[in-house]
Parts: sequence; C-alpha cells; structure tokens
Amino acid sequence: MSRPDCRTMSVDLRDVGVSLDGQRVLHAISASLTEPRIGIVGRNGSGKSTLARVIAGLIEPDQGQARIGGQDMARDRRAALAAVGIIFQNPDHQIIFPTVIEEIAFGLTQQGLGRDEAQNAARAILARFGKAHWEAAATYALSQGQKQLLCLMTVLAMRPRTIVMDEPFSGLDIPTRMQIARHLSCIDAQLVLITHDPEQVRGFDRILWLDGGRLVADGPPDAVLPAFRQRMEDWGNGDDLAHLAG
Ligand SMILES: Nc1ncnc2c1ncn2[C@@H]1O[C@H](COP(=O)(O)OP(=O)(O)OP(=O)(O)O)[C@@H](O)[C@H]1O
Repeated sequence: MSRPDCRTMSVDLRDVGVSLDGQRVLHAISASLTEPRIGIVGRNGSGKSTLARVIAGLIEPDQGQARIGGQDMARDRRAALAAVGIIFQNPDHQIIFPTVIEEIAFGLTQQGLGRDEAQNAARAILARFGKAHWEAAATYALSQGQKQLLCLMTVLAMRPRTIVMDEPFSGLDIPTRMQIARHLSCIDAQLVLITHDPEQVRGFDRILWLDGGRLVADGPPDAVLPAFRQRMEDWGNGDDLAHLAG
C-alpha cells in the first residue's frame, strides 16, 4: 500500500470543545493527526460524528482550536474543505445529483475545473474503480453499498489529503464491505475512520477512543482496542442502563 505523506498538512486539535444546542458534546480534545490510518472508536453518542465534522472543518469548535497545516480551520475554511473530504454515515445525506457523472463532477467544478475537465476526471475515477458503465446511472437507483462507493469515488476525485469516513460499513453486506475495505486499503490519502467496531480498525496506526465526548485513550491498536472491547463487553453484560449513552 502506498502511504501518504502526512507531515505537511496534518490536522491539529488543541483543547477542542464543542457544544450543540447548549449541550457540551466534546470536551478538551487534543491530538495531532499525523498517522496515515487513524481509527476513532466509541459507543453510540460518544461524540465520534461531531469530532469527524470538526476534523473536516464543518463544525467550528467553541473552545480551543482545530488547525490544518498550521492554519486555523475556522479562519480558512476553503483550505480545510480542499484538504479534507468527509463521507457521511448515510450516503443519502451526501448524494444530491440525479446521475453518477454529475455527482462526481460537481465537486470538481467547485474546485475550479471547467465542465469538460471535471467530466473527464469523473470518468477517470469511474474507470479506476472499474465502474465506467455507471456514468449515466441514476443515483437514486443505486443500492446502499453502491452509493457508499459513489461517495468514496466522489471524494477521491477531489484528491483530498485526508478522508474522514463516518461508519462507512453500516448497512453493507459482507461482499460489499469487503470490496469497499479493499478499495480503502490502497487509497493514497490519510484515512480517519469512525466506528464502534474495533475489528474495522485493528490494522490501523493509531486509535482514539472517545467516551462521553472525552478522549479516554489514544495510542496504537494493541494498546487501546483490547481495553475498549473489554469495557464494551462489561457494559453489554451488565443491566445498568445508566451506562447507556445520551
Ligand atoms: N445537532 C445536535 N444538537 C444537539 N445535540 C446533538 C446534536 N448532534 C449530536 N448531538 C448530541 O451529541 C452527542 C454526540 O453525538 P455524535 O453524533 O457525535 O455521537 P456518535 O458517537 O457519532 O454517535 P453514533 O455512534 O450513535 O453515531 C449525543 O449525545 C447527541 O445526542
């Protein structure tokens, strides 16, 4: 697998805090995201999606700072949006155009490419994934897995340095999950993958474990995932609903 150079444009979180509707959702998160493959784990409601949006420059922290390449992401949102692509949990929240080629080409025109250039680049990424025949396909008619793959191709076409994926495998069958995992294993970008399933990030370089909006562990998978799994199983085996998130 070719590994991206993550040194030049890393996302740097310093004491990041986020409140949504008056509720504190993230508390004092600090991490410099330099590794090529980073997993973020945590149970439902622990703040993973919120952190994903901060890393992608979509949410501005109300405490601390999120920087990319040394620049405050809130001040230079264009830089953040150009450098980091995000794939949401539900592809139906992401896909807006009626055909596959329009969906992929749109982001490229937003980056300044002319219509023909954008369409050629869209065809190139479809060909790279063996999906040239999808060009005129109606996006509404794609299956969930096909929509996930379309979102991945759309983001990759824009050549972000970092791709944040929020639960990319939820709702996918085993073959589709394996195909998407295979595509992900060879992409030449930093990957930040949000999941509650430790298996999906076992081979990653670094794991951040969020609980109650706080970073409770940060380290290599061997150091973090066994403790995470044990805690989840302990809670799962108990009857104390006080541990339920939310
Ligand atoms: N727009 C919002 N307004 C108010 N509270 C919100 C909003 N979005 C999320 N929250 C709350 O913030 C907390 C963290 O939510 P978030 O979606 O980041 O968690 P998550 O770890 O991604 O959860 P899941 O695994 O269930 O997707 C939850 O308690 C949630 O209810």
